[in-house]
Amino acid sequence: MVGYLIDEDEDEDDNAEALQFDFNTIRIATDNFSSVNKLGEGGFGAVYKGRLQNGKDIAVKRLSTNSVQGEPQFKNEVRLLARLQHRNLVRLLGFCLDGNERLLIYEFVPNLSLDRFIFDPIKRLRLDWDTRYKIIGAIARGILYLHEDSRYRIIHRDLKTANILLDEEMNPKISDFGLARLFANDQSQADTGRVVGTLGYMAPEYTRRGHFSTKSDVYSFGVLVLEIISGQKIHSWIGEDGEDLLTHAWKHWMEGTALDLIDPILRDGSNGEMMTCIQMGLLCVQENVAKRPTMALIILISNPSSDSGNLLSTQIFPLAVKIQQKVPTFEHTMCLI
Ligand SMILES: Nc1ncnc2c1ncn2[C@@H]1O[C@H](COP(=O)(O)OP(=O)(O)OP(=O)(O)O)[C@@H](O)[C@H]1O
Repeated sequence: MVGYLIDEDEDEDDNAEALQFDFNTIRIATDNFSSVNKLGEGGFGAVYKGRLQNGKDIAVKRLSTNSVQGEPQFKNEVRLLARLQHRNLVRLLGFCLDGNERLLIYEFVPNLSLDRFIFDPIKRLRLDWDTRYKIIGAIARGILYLHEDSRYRIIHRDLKTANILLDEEMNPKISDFGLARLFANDQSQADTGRVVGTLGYMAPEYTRRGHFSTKSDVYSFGVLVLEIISGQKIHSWIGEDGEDLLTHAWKHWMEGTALDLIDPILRDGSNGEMMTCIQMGLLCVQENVAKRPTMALIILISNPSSDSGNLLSTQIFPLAVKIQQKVPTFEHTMCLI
């Protein structure tokens, strides 16, 4: 069973009313949801940039209303999500309910999403190895917080480079966490017929059977890591035989040429860190759910100052070789239920 645990001892400062924004305030802040302020549109609705009267920049997600939960549940969920605070999560500031309108108000994160950097021929140059390595560690910490360290257990279900926003200092912030729960059909259960996610990032057990868990987020994290270090999209067909990124990565690993996977512009980075990331990514995308590491283990592996990290990275090498499993390919993940 997956879900939030409501802490009965919460103080009342963060009650739903305190988080509620007036529709008119948001309308003015976004210049009546003008197309100039539109940042983009995702599966849950359009996102607008806005500025509050006190000068604070915000991002407003205007949810597609036909399937959003009723008012009490919606308020409850927003209240829970707003309590989640971590430097690697996009902060939810509040919400607005007005007739059919359901708006979510977030802190504005100025530097676009990670996909717009790593897959752009010019912008990718701003992300050297040290920056990418730090980004990977910070994303891992954000996910660990969602899975284990906050008061609620949250499974993101749609981790991907487009959902990682970057602040002025290129610190990553995970967006869209908990969103699936705001929609009426979601059952807060580990098995659901409604699959929310993005093909390529979703674990095989999720695409095939609708089964999600913290380990399905771990799978998506593994895909993210492999994309960040290779600069290749999960959907692209690469290598001599035109294989997908996961098959390509496994092939290089088995042939002992894992470092060839690394984006050529990153070659001056630390080989040790690169190997750690490759091993970590491959361990996460294993088809066998039980064999995937937890996010807590990932943090240990990726922490260069941790003795356990060094120990693990030496142990992980034979483990990953031993796996010798069938690599999940796109054909395996195409059967959406
Ligand atoms: N808090 C924010 N600050 C700045 N930009 C944001 C913020 N939230 C979203 N955006 C931008 O708005 C656009 C749309 O975001 P949204 O999360 O709705 O869509 P998506 O991630 O492309 O798709 P999906 O719904 O599948 O996750 C993205 O380009 C994103 O960069």
